[in-house]
Amino acid sequence: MNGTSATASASAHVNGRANGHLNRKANGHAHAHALGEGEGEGQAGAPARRKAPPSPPPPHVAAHDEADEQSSYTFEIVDEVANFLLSRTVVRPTVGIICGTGLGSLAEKLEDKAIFKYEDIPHFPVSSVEGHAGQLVFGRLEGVSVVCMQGRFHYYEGYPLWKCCMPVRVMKLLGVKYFIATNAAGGLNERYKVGDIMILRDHVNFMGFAGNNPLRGANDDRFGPRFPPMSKAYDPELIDVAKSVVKDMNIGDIVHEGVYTCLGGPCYETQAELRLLKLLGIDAVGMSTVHEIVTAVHCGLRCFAFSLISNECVTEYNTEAEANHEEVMDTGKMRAPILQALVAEFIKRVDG
Ligand SMILES: O=P(O)(O)O[C@H]1O[C@H](CO)[C@@H](O)[C@H]1O
Ligand SMILES: Nc1nc2[nH]cnc2c(=O)[nH]1
Repeated sequence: MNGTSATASASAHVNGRANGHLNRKANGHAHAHALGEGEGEGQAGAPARRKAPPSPPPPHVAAHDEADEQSSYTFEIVDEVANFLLSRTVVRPTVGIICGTGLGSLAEKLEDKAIFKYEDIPHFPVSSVEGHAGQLVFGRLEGVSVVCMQGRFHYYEGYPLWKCCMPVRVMKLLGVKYFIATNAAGGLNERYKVGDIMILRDHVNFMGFAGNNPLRGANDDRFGPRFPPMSKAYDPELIDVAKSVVKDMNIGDIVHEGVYTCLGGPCYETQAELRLLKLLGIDAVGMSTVHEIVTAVHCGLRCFAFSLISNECVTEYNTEAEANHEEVMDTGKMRAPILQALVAEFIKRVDG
């Protein structure tokens, strides 16, 4: 599956045009205006309300830099991050993986590892969620050069979506061609059991319906087009490869293909919300992945994703069962061996 036209067009986007449309100055103005101090207060005739002093952001949010002042990371900043990493490892990854909650062990099988803690990488956000170690691991798996995010960034942690997805663009500039997103998700489809795996056939971008999209803001053509299509977001060829691995591993009874959605979190859903999602054809629900895929498709990465069904979505009222993060993490540990084998074989067939 090497050297397809999709890959060629991706590199044209990133390497082709040096003069993108990114207007940093305009961005900065828009931001300053939107956050204008005291705006709308103290109008004629109305008593001026005193603003409470802003409370300091939590440390993982405060530890940011000039990128906070912009509506997104510029190409130059992302390039700086990629160059920082490339100058410190000999691994040149062609596959990028984001490990979901409890799925960090996917990185453990890498050989010749180079590990970077997020806090040591310039401009990088940091992980604040249990089950997300917060490090970038480079190495080789089945002879393929890979970079793994052991821990992702979520909207509910306080990060805007463009910040959650910045590492995907870093992967692109590192030379990654295949992007694999993994997540833990609640199983809404009644056929799914805890511990099953769902290959993402498609997603519903509910946050995007409301305009909350990682691509919102000025578009830089060096990453990708202003209006990227999403009709083949989950690469059909990669899905077929995964299905052939599933068949050969003889695990077809626990693997499904379905539709994922991401809600903003951090609440798990009410019964009424889950019933609504079910009516809409959603098979699994989580708090990640969709915006990462949007970003990856935009910059021409070929995408594959799977959910580990970590808990059953409870749509009935007369039960004690409730979603909880412990169960989500435990399911990840329980399924680690199968997922490691699946990912290793998948990578070998895709790029080995
Ligand atoms: O999507 P990942 O990061 O795998 O984790 C899922 O599990 C956590 C909730 O238990 C949320 O972060 C949700 O998004
Ligand atoms: N939104 C949501 N995210 C999850 N992540 C793991 N399980 C769940 C769930 O049931 N709902």
